[in-house]
Amino acid sequence: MIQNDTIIALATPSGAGAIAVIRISGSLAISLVSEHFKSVTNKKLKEQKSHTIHLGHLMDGEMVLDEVLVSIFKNPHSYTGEDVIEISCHGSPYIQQQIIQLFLRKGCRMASAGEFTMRAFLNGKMDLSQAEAVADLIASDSAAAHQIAMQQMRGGFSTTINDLRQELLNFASLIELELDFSGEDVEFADRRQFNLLLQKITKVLKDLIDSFALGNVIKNGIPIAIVGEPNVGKSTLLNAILNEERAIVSDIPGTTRDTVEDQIAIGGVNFRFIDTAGLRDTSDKVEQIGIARAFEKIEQAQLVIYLFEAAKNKDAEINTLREKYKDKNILLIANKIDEVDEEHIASLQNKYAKIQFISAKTGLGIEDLKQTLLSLSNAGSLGKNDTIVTNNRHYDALLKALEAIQKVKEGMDMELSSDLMAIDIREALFHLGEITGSVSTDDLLGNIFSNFCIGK
Ligand SMILES: Nc1nc2c(c(=O)[nH]1)N(C=O)[C@@H](CNc1ccc(C(=O)N[C@@H](CCC(=O)O)C(=O)O)cc1)CN2
Ligand SMILES: Nc1nc2c(ncn2[C@@H]2O[C@H](COP(=O)(O)OP(=O)(O)OP(=O)(O)O)[C@@H](O)[C@H]2O)c(=O)[nH]1
Ligand SMILES: [Mg+2]
Repeated sequence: MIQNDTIIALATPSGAGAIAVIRISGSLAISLVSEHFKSVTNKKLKEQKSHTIHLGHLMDGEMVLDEVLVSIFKNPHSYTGEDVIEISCHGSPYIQQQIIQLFLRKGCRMASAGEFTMRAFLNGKMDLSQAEAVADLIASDSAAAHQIAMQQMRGGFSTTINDLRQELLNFASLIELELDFSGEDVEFADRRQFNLLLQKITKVLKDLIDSFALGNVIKNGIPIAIVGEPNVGKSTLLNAILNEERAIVSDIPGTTRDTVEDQIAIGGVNFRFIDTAGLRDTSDKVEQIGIARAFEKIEQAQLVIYLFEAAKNKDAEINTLREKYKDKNILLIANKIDEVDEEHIASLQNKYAKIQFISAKTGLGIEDLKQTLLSLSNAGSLGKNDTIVTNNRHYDALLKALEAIQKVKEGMDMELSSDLMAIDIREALFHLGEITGSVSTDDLLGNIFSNFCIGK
């Protein structure tokens, strides 16, 4: 599919910089820039080979706009698959604007958000999930998020989905062939083999769907709620982890009213720590609201830190909390160990298998705690080639594909006629195709690419 207009945009961030890159893509790109480029070698840009770079002056009539480097990419060998020119100019906003305006006057159009990448997709340079990974890659702010996006951009996810889709397609054709012979008792598709394929697809889809929970927390930061009674040192702990005076600390019980959240990367994984109001019975209205929020945060958290003072016996409270949140991963942490002796610590250790000991105030045990959190999150153990789903749209399509596959399976078990099974198979094929973009609509594409930045 060839877009007939030529688009231009600043590829580097707006504002002043050492160098700015302006990108032009489309059929006019090379001839337009060639007309305004005076190379130091005097050779016409049009006559240069693809993937070469040239020094010269960019001219608007007799006026020199800037001394620039121009890179040339000839279709189909470019990022977008079209003719592409990149101009590296001096990074003043004035020069950037002068150059862009020159080419807008000469027939280019401003690119919309994500339009270069959309063209790359439309020209078959990448599939939809790879294009989406480009946006994720730009947004990634931790090693883990970066790794997932990179893996998706290289096509790991697409390959898995396409392979499944191809195998399913082969069977769909055989089943549909049976339709042509309806009335005659023929079976082209080997039911036993088909059953195995369905099992395999179900497993792959389920694994991908399960990976979404992990993918999501990696993208948004693993939420960890810090809860406990007033004055046990929750806010001190938050500050110690962040290494910053983020929350107010005081010896007055009930200091923290609202929740306080912040993110930090540990071992390349983003965590979001949530300090909460101390849990107690209170008649103070505002404090009650804060405590209700603390309980909400427990619900949302992937991991809950229950903090208490090492010197105090909290067996009853710990039991109550564990009873109330049976499905939650609750990590017990005894604080203020600077106030107790070794013997006391040993007795707590005996009582609670996985307890951690810290002094939030002195920083003792904080590094160990971070390592424990990293290993509990199991995001640190992310394999290089693991495919992790992070995108809501993919998750939704995977769920629908799985649902359709399960219907096919039920149909098989009930020895349903081929025509009914064919409908469910088509449905599964459709949803798998949605992920890679082998089936897509203009609305969908518009929606996806409009979330990109301009110039990408
Ligand atoms: N200056 C610049 N840097 C950039 C990009 C860019 O567009 N321009 N990229 C944009 O995201 C990324 C690199 N991605 C790219 C992917 C493909 C091609 C390309 O020209 N592909 C051709 C030819 C490959 C060859 O033979 O060397 C092709 O696929 O046919 C260029 C950049 C990151 N850095
Ligand atoms: N000795 C000692 N004191 C600590 C330690 N950690 C915190 N404190 C003190 O305990 C008091 C309460 O600390 P905060 O961090 O405000 O406690 P909190 O749990 O956030 O309290 P609320 O916000 O009221 O629920 C402060 O005076 C801290 O200095 C510690 O490890 N050892
Ligand atoms: Mg507090």
